[in-house]
Amino acid sequence: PEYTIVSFNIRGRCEAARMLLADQGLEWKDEFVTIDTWLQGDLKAKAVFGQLPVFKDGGLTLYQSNAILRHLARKHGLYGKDLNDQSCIDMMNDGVEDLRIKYLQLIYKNYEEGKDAYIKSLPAEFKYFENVLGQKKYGNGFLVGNKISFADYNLVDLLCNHLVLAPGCLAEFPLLSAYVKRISSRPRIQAFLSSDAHKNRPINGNGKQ
Ligand SMILES: N[C@@H](CCC(=O)N[C@@H](CS(=O)(=O)O)C(=O)NCC(=O)O)C(=O)O
Repeated sequence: PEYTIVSFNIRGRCEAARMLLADQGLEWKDEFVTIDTWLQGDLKAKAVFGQLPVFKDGGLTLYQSNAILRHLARKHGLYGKDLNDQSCIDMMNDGVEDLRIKYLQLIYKNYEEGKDAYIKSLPAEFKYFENVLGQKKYGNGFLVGNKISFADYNLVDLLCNHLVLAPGCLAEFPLLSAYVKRISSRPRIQAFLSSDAHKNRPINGNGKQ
């Protein structure tokens, strides 16, 4: 396949791209790096920002998970219908990234002590996305416009992770829970989410979820 994802063997920051690729019927190769290999240092030394994931598209080598999502969006018509849509989709994805950073901070830096407070803070975070979906004249279909964009895959992946952390966390957000159900039941995404490859990949690198 033309696409290769080089990452740790976790869902992490690449699962949204894998969901996008699966939903679009695109093939890719996963190359998983073990911690031992990583600690040898060669890969890290070559990485533009010293980190994984790496995405390879023919001769192009791309780092930064959100740049990878935007690259795939440009190539596969997942960036809205015009410039205004693109900018709104960027805005939404930045909002998703803000929440992902908070989630990762909890997971990797403050899980035991911070879990309860983090779960209590979620309604205020989710309210923003619920409001966005409420403004859709297309009947709360997608974050922007009436077709899926890379920001939708990113948000759905992140919300799925939150449903593991706090199973009832979307209960008071009807639009958001309907949105997650609707997108995760798209046939190819449903197949991807029920695949052993996905199910056997831990969400995060430290076994916390
Ligand atoms: N902003 C980067 C962050 C990448 C990042 O945090 N990479 C981690 C791995 S993961 O947590 O994203 O799976 C890493 O390489 N850590 C190892 C290191 O920094 O040496 C992105 O979005 O890709």
